[in-house]
Amino acid sequence: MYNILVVEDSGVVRKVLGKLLGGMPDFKYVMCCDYAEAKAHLETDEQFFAAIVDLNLPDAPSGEAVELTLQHKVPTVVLTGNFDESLRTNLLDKGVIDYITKDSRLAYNQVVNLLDRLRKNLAIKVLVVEDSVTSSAYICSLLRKLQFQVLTAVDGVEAIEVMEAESDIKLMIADHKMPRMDGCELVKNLRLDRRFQETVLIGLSSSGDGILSAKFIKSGANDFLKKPFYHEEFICRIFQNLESQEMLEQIRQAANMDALTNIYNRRYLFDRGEEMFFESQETTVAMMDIDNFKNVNDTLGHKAGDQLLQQFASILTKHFGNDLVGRYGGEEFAIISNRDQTTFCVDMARFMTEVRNRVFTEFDLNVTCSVGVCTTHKPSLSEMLDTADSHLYRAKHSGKDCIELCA
Ligand SMILES: Nc1nc2c(ncn2[C@@H]2O[C@H](COP(=O)(O)OP(=O)(O)OP(=O)(O)O)[C@@H](O)[C@H]2O)c(=O)[nH]1
Repeated sequence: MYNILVVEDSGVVRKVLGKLLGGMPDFKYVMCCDYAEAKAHLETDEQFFAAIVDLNLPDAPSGEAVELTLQHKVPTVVLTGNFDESLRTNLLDKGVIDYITKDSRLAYNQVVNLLDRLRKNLAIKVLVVEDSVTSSAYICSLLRKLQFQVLTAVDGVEAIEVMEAESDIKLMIADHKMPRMDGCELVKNLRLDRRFQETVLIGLSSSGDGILSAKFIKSGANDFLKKPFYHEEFICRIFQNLESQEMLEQIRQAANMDALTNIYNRRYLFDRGEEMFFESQETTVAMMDIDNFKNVNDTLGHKAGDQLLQQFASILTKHFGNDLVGRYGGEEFAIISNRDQTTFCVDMARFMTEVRNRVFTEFDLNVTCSVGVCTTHKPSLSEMLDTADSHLYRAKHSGKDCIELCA
C-alpha cells in the first residue's frame, strides 16, 4: 500500500480527494487540515509515498507546508487555487513534482492520476542517452523525481549495449548530436531489432535544425523534445507516450489471450507459431485434449468444466513455460516448440504424470489427457498441426491417456 499525505484546509476538497484516493486499491491516505497536523505526522515513523499539499493554510499562508514535505523528502504535488507564474517556477525549482490548479473538478482526478502514474513508474526503467554531463544530470534528476529507475549512456553505441544488457527498458530518451552514433541512427538501429519494437523512444536536441523532429520520427521515434524544455512539457510528453504504449499493450494482450484460461488463444498460436516455424528446422507441435471432458460438464456443470480448463492450462504453462502454449479451442490445447525434441517428449511424459496424479476442481476430480505430437518438419505449420491432430485422434482411439508420436 502506498501512503499519501494530504494537507488541505478545505473540507470539501478533502472529501473529494478522500473519495478518489479511496477508490484506488493501491493507496491509503492521511488527511491533515493544517501545517501543524502535517508536521506531527511527518515527525513520526510513518512513511509517505507522496504528498498533495495546498499552498494557503490557516497556520501556513505562504506555502510553508510545501517546504515541510520537501524537507522530509516526500515527493510533493501542489494543489492550489492560485495560479501565479513566478510562484509556480519557484516551486518547481524547489523540487515539487507538479503544480495543479483547482480550476475545475478535473484537477482532482488529475492529481490522483499523477500519483498513480508515479506508483507505476517505480517499476519502469528509463535509459537517458546524452553526451553532455550537465544535461544528462538534469534529465536524470527529473526522471528520478518522477520515480523512474534511471540508467545512462553517453552515445548511441553504449546505448545499444545497455539496451541489450537490460532487456526490460521501457523508455529511452536520446540526444541527437553524440560521438560514435547520433540519436537518429540509434533509433533506426533499435527499430530494426525485433526486441525493441515496443520501447518508447523520444528524441532530444537543442539544435536549431527545425527538420530534426521529423528526422527522429521518420527514424522510428515516438516523439521529440526540443531543449530547453518546460518541466511540464517534459512530464506531459513522457507520461502521454508511456500511457499510449501501455494502452496498446493492454489491447494486444486482450486480442492475444484466451479470457478463460489466461494462456494464448488460437489466433496468437498461429501468428507467433508461424514465426517460430520459419526460425527453425526443428519445430515440434503437440496437440492435446482432456479425456472425457464432456462428462464433467454434464455431471458437475459448466462452472466445474471451466475450473478444470483453468487448472489444466496452468499446469501446462508450468511444464512448457519456454514454449508457445495456447488454447486451440474447447478442451483442446496446442504447444509449439523449437527446443530439443527429446527433452520436449520427456517433459510431455512428466506433464501427463502430474495430470494423472493430482486432483482437479473443488470436486477432487481425477483427469487424464491424450496427446498427439508431430516432430517431422513439414512444408507449413498448419500441416504440422494437422498431423499432430491426427495423432491425437489415434491416441483417443487407442484408449486415451497416451501419447501418439510421429517420427
Ligand atoms: N465448461 C466448458 N466447456 C466447454 C468449453 N468449450 C467447450 N466445452 C465443452 O467441451 C466438451 C467437449 O466434448 P467432446 O468433444 O465430446 O470431448 P470429450 O468429452 O472430452 O471426449 P473425448 O475427447 O473423446 O475424450 C463439449 O461438451 C463442449 O461443450 C468451455 O469453455 N467451458
